[in-house]
Amino acid sequence: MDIQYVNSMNYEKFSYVFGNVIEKCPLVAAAVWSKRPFKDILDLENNIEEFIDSLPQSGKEGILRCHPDLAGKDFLSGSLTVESQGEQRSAGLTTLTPGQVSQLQQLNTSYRDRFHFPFVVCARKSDKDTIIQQLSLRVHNPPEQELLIGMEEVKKICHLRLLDIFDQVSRL
Ligand SMILES: NC(=O)NC1=NC(=O)NC1=O
Repeated sequence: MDIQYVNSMNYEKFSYVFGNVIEKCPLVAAAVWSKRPFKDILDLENNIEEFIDSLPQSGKEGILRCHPDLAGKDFLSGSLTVESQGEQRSAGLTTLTPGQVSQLQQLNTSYRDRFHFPFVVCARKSDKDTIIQQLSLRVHNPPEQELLIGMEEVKKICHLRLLDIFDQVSRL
């Protein structure tokens, strides 16, 4: 996909294509459409990051709250978005032992009870053992640190989802 094609999209098409680069937060793409024309994919990504960085704390917490737990209820019920499903599978979460599933669920519950938003990590850059280890460590961090780390992980997820979109369409 060339960036001229992106810049030619009306906001419905733009939202359709980019609406889930931030999990279940189509507002981000709908808002960033106003910033066109984009010089290139990096410029588009930078505008997305600037938008989410400009949000107040409650907005950032809201973005984290839109993320499904790793191996959580959406994962178990098969109701994850296509992107999340692929990401969680790539981290090996489909091959967790029953003990690991309950360990992850307990840790996710402790994390959520402490921070009032879910543990977020870029699953594609991780694996099930590292995720469990990271969650065990990060659950003890100060809230403000976890908000920062969570938002950085959201940006990593967004980066990979953008690459997928540009790669897919370039093969059309
Ligand atoms: N809580 C999460 O970190 N969720 C996720 N991370 C990903 O990379 N995909 C998800 O669904």
